[in-house]
Formats: sequence, structure tokens, C-alpha cells
Amino acid sequence: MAQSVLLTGAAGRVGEAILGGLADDYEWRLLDRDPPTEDYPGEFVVADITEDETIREAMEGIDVVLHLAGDPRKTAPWDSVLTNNIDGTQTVFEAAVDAGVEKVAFASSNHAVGHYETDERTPEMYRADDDYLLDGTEQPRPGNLYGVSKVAGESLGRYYHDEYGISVVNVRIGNLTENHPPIDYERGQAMWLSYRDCAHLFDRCIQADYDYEIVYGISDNDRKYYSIERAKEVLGYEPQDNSAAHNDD
Ligand SMILES: NC(=O)C1=CN([C@@H]2O[C@H](COP(=O)(O)OP(=O)(O)OC[C@H]3O[C@@H](n4cnc5c(N)ncnc54)[C@H](O)[C@@H]3O)[C@@H](O)[C@H]2O)C=CC1
Ligand SMILES: O=C1O[C@H](COP(=O)(O)O)[C@@H](O)[C@H](O)[C@H]1O
Repeated sequence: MAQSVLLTGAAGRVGEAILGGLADDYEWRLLDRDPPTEDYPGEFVVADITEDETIREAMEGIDVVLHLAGDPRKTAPWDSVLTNNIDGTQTVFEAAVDAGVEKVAFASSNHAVGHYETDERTPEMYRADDDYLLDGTEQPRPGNLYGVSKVAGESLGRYYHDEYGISVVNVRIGNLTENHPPIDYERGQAMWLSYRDCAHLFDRCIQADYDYEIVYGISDNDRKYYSIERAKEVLGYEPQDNSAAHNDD
């Protein structure tokens, strides 16, 4: 029988990429505070992730949670990330543990480590001939309050894994765009994540066995300053796209 997967933030862009690739592969329960505007697979729960009781109900019978819901803006103010990204993520983890969910994949961000991009290192680190690489073992260095909220989410996962044994993978997503990497944006090309690699990566998060992990979610770009070796090794991630293939588009 197919695994039951709860996808929070299902109405957003990352949700669209995941469902675009995996709609037929799982029993989906989709959750978002915004109702869907298009056809969707499975049942759709319209709820806010800070609503404790509703989130508990949404966890019933779920094997794996892909937790995407949150404020994705790098300029998001503190009150929003505190509520949506930190409080909401704690509510999701608490309910997941209580419901006996096996795994949670958390949508973290490149902005959790944004301050490694110092004036001395940029823009060279965005280029293919530069060998600077972050691999997920480094200390977080958030570049904004949104990044702070993602580090908090990773830390909540650490706690719920260590305390309750739930498997947790934090995917520090780069820059997801459909069809084409960002144009005239070296940084965005270096951390491009294509829609199909995004769907495949989260598929691996559902299927693979792990304890607590931090991986980078980017395609196999020639330009890169995030290593994808851990995602390959632990999750079996095999990306197919590379922003360099679009240089002449
Ligand atoms: N798109 C990207 O390139 C990246 C995205 N991420 C993360 O991935 C996740 C999804 O991002 P996107 O799909 O791009 O954003 P999005 O804004 O398109 O989707 C987020 C969805 O979450 C929902 N949501 C927000 N707060 C909620 C709450 N309190 N309760 C219920 N639903 C709520 C929104 O209604 C929206 O549909 C976010 O956590 C974001 O921080 C991280 C790095 C890069
Ligand atoms: O975390 C996120 O990062 C991506 C890429 O960041 P940017 O600094 O290149 O804009 C961003 O597009 C996305 O909205 C955000 O959630």
C-alpha cells in the first residue's frame, strides 16, 4: 500500500513542484491555509499550522510529513516568522511525534547559512572555477530573520529526533524555478533547484532511511557552493539538471 504523506504548504511553489512529479505515487493529505485553486490529488485540509487541534487531526494515519508551510520571504518580519515558521513548525513536530509519524522532511533554506557569503568570498564563490563548498556540517550563519527561523526549525527537528526518535531531514533548498534557472543572477544559478530535481529529492526524503540530517537541495549545477554529496549518500539523490545546461538559452 502507498505511504500516506502529509504535505503542508501544498498550495505553494515547492508543493507544486513536488505534486507535479509525485501526485500518483502516494496517498496525499494536502494542507494549506489557502484553499487550492487547481485540481489536486488526495484530500485537502484548509488550516493554519499554528492550529494545534486541527494539525493533530491532520496527522492521523500519516507515515511521512513534508513540512513546507511558512513565510518564505527573506525580508519577512519577525512577528511573521515567529508565528508561521517557528511556532507553526513546533506545532507540526509535536503533532507528528504524538501521532507516531516516522519521518519529517523540513523545508529549510539557503538563508540559514547566508552569512557565509561574505564580501571577500563573493561573487567568486558563485562561479564554477571556485572550490568553496558548504556541506551541512558547518555552523548555521543566517543572513536574515527568515534564515534565523529556518535554523530554529532545524533545531526543533534536532530536539524532536533526539527526544522521541522521529527521523528528520532538513533540506536547505536553494532557488527553485520552473523550466529555467534564474537569468542574470549568478548566485541563483549556483543554487538552482529544478522542479523535477525538487520532486525527486523529496521523493527520496519519503523513501530513504535516516536519523537526523541536513542536506542541500540544489540541482547538479557546475556552479555550486553547496555540496550535494550528503543528499546523494544518505538519500540516494540523483539530480538530473544543471543550470549550466541553460547558458545558451
Ligand atoms: N521556493 C524556494 O526557492 C525556496 C523555498 N523554501 C521554503 O520552502 C517552503 C515553501 O516555499 P514556497 O513554496 O516557495 O513558498 P510559497 O509561499 O509559494 O508557499 C508556502 C505556502 O505555505 C502556506 N502557509 C504559509 N504560512 C502558513 C501557515 N501558518 N499555515 C498554513 N499554511 C501556511 C502559504 O499559504 C503557501 O501556500 C517555505 O518554507 C520556504 O521557506 C526554502 C528555500 C527556497
Ligand atoms: O529561502 C528562499 O530562498 C530562495 C532563494 O533566495 P534568493 O535570495 O535568491 O531570493 C527564494 O527565492 C525563496 O523565496 C526563499 O523562500
